[in-house]
Amino acid sequence: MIEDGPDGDIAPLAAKKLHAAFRDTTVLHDISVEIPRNRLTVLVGPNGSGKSTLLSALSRLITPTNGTVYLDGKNIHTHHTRDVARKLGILPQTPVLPENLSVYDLVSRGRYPHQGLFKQWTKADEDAVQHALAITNTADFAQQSVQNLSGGQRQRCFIAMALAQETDIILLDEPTTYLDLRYQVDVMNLIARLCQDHGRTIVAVLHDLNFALQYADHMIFLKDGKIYQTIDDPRSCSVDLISDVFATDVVRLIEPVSGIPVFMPLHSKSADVPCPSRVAI
Ligand SMILES: Nc1ncnc2c1ncn2[C@@H]1O[C@H](COP(=O)(O)OP(=O)(O)OP(=O)(O)O)[C@@H](O)[C@H]1O
Repeated sequence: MIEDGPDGDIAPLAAKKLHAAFRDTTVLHDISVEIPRNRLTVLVGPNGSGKSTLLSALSRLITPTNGTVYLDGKNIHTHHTRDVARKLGILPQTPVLPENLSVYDLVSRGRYPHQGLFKQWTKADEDAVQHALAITNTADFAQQSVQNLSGGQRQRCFIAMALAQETDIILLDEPTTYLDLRYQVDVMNLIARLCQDHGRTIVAVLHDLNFALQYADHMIFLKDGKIYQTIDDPRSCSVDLISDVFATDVVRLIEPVSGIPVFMPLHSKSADVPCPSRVAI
């Protein structure tokens, strides 16, 4: 059991001195994090830095070689499987999809952890599915096959399935990958609403740094399997932080409406023009 935080609240999900390995290779080193309740936490870092592995460890999909993950203050490996599934849902990077599955049937799968021995379908199950379809704006195509939908619509259906599970904590691995700008905004607005209006605690891996900065309440930067830095205010994100984490020279601009920084990679097309590094505007 971990101790209460300074305000008496235990983080719904936390890790202490976590190490994880695949065969003999350690890919997470000494990770300690506390995921804040009802907030969007975003994991950011270069390819191979350990973001998906950390998400898997936080959801008990993999067992750490050392250290502990705490769900509601208790070692996650001591919870019953059904108990974990009622508290925490995870949407992996590339969910496997059976052929000809309707949206309704996909979303209904979120109810598995709530069903009894004889898998009776209750009013609570139906209400949860209808609610999830409504929040994600997917009710109109509930009877269509998931395979026939656009990438953005499909992604919203997967989020609906995670919502139907009615867990307080939702872990999302790259929920906006393959989506065009409009669908990325759609999905990010939905995720933000789930935290702000529906009391969910969400941890998402995002590759788009600027989306992450615009939406995150809490950011964890990973590099080489270690936590490089965590920040609560995206405005504090500096050129040095981004340049160091991604090993790329960047320019920092300010988005005028939110005042949140936007980072662009710096490159020179001509070898004769020196490329200024680490520029903040
Ligand atoms: N199943 C696995 N077996 C062996 N090694 C793995 C496995 N999964 C991940 N790794 C290794 O662990 C390291 C971290 O991978 P991980 O997928 O967590 O990184 P990531 O930050 O999510 O990367 P990306 O941004 O490319 O998705 C990488 O070196 C990767 O090769």
